[in-house]
This record gives sequence, structure tokens and C-alpha cells, in this order.
Amino acid sequence: MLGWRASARCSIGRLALTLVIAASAPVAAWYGKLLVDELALGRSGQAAHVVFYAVAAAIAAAVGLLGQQLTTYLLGRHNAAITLRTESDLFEKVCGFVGLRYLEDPGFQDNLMVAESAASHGPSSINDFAEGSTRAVISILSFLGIVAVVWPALAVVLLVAAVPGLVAEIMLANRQVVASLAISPLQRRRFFYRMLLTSEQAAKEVRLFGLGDHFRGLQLDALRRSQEVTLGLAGRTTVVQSGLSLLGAVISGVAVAIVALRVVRGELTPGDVLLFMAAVGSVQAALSDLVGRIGSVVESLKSFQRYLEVMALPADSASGELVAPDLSTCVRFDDVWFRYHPDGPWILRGVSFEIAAGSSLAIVGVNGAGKSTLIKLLCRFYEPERGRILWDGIDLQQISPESLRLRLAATFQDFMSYDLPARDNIGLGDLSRYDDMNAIRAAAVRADIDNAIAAMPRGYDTMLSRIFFAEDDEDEQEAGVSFSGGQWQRLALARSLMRDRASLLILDEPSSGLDAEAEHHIHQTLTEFRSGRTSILISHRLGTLRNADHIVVLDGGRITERGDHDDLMACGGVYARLFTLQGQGYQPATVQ
Ligand SMILES: Nc1ncnc2c1ncn2[C@@H]1O[C@H](COP(=O)(O)OP(=O)(O)OP(=O)(O)O)[C@@H](O)[C@H]1O
Repeated sequence: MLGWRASARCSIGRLALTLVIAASAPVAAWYGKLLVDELALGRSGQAAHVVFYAVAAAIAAAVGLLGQQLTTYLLGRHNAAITLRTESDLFEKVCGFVGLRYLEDPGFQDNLMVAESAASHGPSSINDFAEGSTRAVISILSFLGIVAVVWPALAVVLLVAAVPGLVAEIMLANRQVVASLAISPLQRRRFFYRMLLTSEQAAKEVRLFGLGDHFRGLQLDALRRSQEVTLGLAGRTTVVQSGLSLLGAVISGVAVAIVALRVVRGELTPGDVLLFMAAVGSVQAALSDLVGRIGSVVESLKSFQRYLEVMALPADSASGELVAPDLSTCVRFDDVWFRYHPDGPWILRGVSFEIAAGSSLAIVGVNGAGKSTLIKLLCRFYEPERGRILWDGIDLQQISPESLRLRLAATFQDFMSYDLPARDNIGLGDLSRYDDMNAIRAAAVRADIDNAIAAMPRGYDTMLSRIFFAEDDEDEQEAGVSFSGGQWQRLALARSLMRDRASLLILDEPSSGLDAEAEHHIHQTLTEFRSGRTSILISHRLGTLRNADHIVVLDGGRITERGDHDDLMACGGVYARLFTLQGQGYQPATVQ
């Protein structure tokens, strides 16, 4: 079905070629037999017949060979179309998940890895099997048919000669499946260690802690263990197949001798011997081809099953139908309870608060208090277990996530650094203005990164990567430039600020990596940018939050304090304590 959906023309073409190729060998063999018989008769005026049979046999053989070539080409095209289709479907499915639940599940990640490889190899291997087995079956049946016409008992001999090979190949195919299943986790481990040894991300720690030999040892161990399995199987295969070849040769030899004896006795013609010999070779080859394919197809089917499982996964949460309006009243958290796992601890316990449109809200709390979790719920990466989040009075679950996210401009603590040119790193924030250099530059200015980008060798076109070359400049491939941590953070900020028409600006620790001067400057720009817009700000640097219209303090999953800076300082709670503590850090030390 997949093959048909990917390309109906290729499917029809392959089917037609399969039938032609399968028929060509017996037809060639039949004309070969007629030719030999004609020669054996030695009658006058036979030249025309002989030439006709010879040409017909040659044409049939040539059609088979030509068909093989065309099949190879068509197979490549068809497999490419299938891979394109399955991979596109798989990633459409993955991108279609509203939230992060599936992506955070190791079981899902495991399945996805197998599904991904199955998407590129599975259907083509299944397709190859279908085609190869059709060809083999047609070839076997037609040879049996022809041989049966000559001498029915010969067809039985032909089948018997193929039985030992069939049985042994089936046993080997089973072992092959077991071996593949044993090798697959070892391979995944091996690639994991390889990634640790070669990735730029891990390189610092691997060197600093001297982990290279340790991980290399583990990588080689995984490789050695998978090789042991493969070599064990290869040894067994060699023994079995050598035995089989011998057995096949003995049976064929005996059968040919019997047929030859009957020719001597005048019961069969010399052409029959030729036909029988062609049939023995072809049937044995077709059977072993058929069984050989079974092993690989069983393996492909097993991994393709994972692909189908991923494709059949239910939606992770309901996707609402309503379009999120521009925020005109407020965003309201209404008694929201949340935990990451059904049996895990509650992260939010009955959180309620409101952000009026046009106002700014700051969220304060110690590490692990649940601040980022609140934001993730607002972005619909997860759903509250109890309670509701309302956008202008509409429950978020009734709003389509895409339309909601178009209304948000957010920078996360764990922002992305894309190995792409600087302009793309910013332009990705608003795909509708991806190429709009004015908008990109304006966002960069707001995030105070414009000067740093302009100073780079190719300005906004500079590739920000140490692992890729600039794509558009193959003649003089230029290695990329990498930014510092704080510069990447400003770039991430610029990306969100591309969405200058968003209803709600969310900044989760937007300046944690910035130096004091840059932080001061950015906060000034952001304060201007935020004025009149609705915004949520999270930061451990409480000085940057004091101008927020409202501040809520999250503690143990509950809101324990709320008000503006002066209110909270006056009430002398957690906020006042943290604020004073940070303030003390900036006071000159008292000289004793
Ligand atoms: N994806 C997740 N799966 C399971 N638990 C999680 C996940 N993300 C966060 N948590 C847990 O939820 C709790 C709150 O995390 P959250 O990131 O919301 O805290 P935070 O207040 O933003 O902390 P910080 O100030 O350190 O950024 C933590 O105990 C954390 O371990």
C-alpha cells in the first residue's frame, strides 16, 4: 500500500517487469529444448526452425536481462519515493504532537529511533521481498509446469532436490532474526559512545575528566560483542550452505543421470535434458533467493511494526478548534494542579492568578519551585491535571495550539542555538518574516546583538557553527564562527523579539548569561518594549523584576505571596528575604 501511495506508476512498472522477467527464463529454456530436439532429429530443411528457436531463446533471455536492468533502476526510484513518503509521514506525526510528553518518554524515543530507520529501509525491503518472491514463485511454478509437461515425475524430482536447501535456509533465516535483535541494542550503545567521543558538546568534559579511553573502551566493547554475534552466525551459515551446495549438487547429478538414461532408452529427448538442467538450476536459485529474503523481511517487518506503532499513537492532547484572539482582557490560571507523571509529586498545587492585558507579571521562586512549569503549561506543552488556564476567558484546551503560539513570544531558559547563519537564527522567530532584513535587524538591536553580528566576517550571513560550512558558498567554504554563551542568549532573545506583534511576551531568565552592563542595557530596552504589552518575566536577579506591575512568589507549588515590589517588601516574606540577600551581595564588605 505504501509503495502504491508513494508512486503508483513505479508500482505498476515494477509489477509488469516482475512478470516479464519471471516468464523470460522458462520461455528461453523451452525454446532451448526445442532447438536441441530439432538438432537431434537431424532432418532436412530444419535450418529455418533452428534459427527461429535460437533467435526466440535469445530474445527471451535478452528480455529477461533487460528487464533486470530496468527493474534495478525502477527499484531505486521507487525506494526513494517510498522513503520520502514514510519519512515525511513519520515526522509529520512527531511534529503533530501538541506537547512534550511523548518526546520525554524514553520508550517513545527508543521506538522512534527504530521507526526512523525502518521508515527509510523497511518499506523498500518489504517491497523487494514482495517482488522477489513473486518472481521466484512464478519462476518455480512455470519451470515445474514445463518439466511436468515433459515428464510429470521429473517435476517431483525437481521439488525433492530443492527441499534440503529450503529447510536449511529457513533455519538460517530464523537465526538471522535472533541475531539482528541481539545486535540492535549493542549498535545503539555503540553509536551513543561514538557521539560522546566526537560531538562538540561533549568534547570539553570528555577531555577535562579524561573520559576518552573510558568511552572508547565501552564503544569497542559494544562493537566486539555485536561482531561476535555476526561472526558466529556467519560461521554457521558457511557450514550449512557448504553442506547444502554439496547435497544440491549430488541430488541434481543423480537426477540428471536418471534423465540422461531415459534419453538413451529413447523415452526422452536430448532437449529434455537441457530443459531439466536449466530447471534444476533455476528452481534451486529461486527457492534459495525466496528463503534468503524471508530472513531480512522478517527483520524489516519487526522494525516496521515500530514505525506503524508510532504512526498509530493517539494524539497527546486535544487540539482545540478556536482561534486565539488578540489578548484584550486577561490570562487567568484557575486552580491549576499539575505533575509530570501520574504517580509523581505535584509540581503545581492549586495555582490561581491573573495577568491583565497590557500589564507585566514577574514570577519569583527558588530553584525547582515550578516557575518554568507554569510557562510550559501556558504554551500548552503539557495540560493541567486539574483546573483551567483561560485566555480572554476561553479555556486553552478549546484553542488551537498553533493559533495560541502565534500570539506568544517566548525565550526559554534552555533556549536553542541553531547551527545556521545569524540572520536565520533570528528570522526563525517569525517564519512569515523570515527574509525581512529590516525586522531581523530591529530585533537584533532590541536584544543588543546587532553590533556583534555586524562585526562578523559576513555580517548577518555569517554561519554560526563550528560543525557546518556556509551552505551557499561551496567554492570558498567558510567554517562558521561560534558565539559566546551570552551572545547566543541575546540571539535567542532577538528571535522572540521578532514577534513584535505577539499578545504575550514571556521571558524565562532572559539575561542569566549576560554581563552586568549588557543586562542593564537589555532590561532597559525590554522595559520599553514591554510597555503596553502583556508580559511574564522570570528571573533570579530580583532587581530586574522590581518594576513589574505584579509579582507572585511560588513556593512548594503554591503561590505564597503576591503584590508589587513595595507590597512584598513590606510583608517581609520570601521575596523580601531573597531581595535583601541579593542586595547584601552588592554591599561593600564591612572592614573589621
Ligand atoms: N520534564 C520534566 N519531567 C519531570 N519533572 C520535571 C520536568 N521538568 C521539571 N521537572 C521537575 O519539576 C519541578 C519544577 O521545575 P521547574 O523547571 O518548573 O522549576 P523552576 O522554578 O523553573 O526552577 P529553576 O529556578 O531552577 O529554573 C522540578 O522539581 C523539576 O525536577
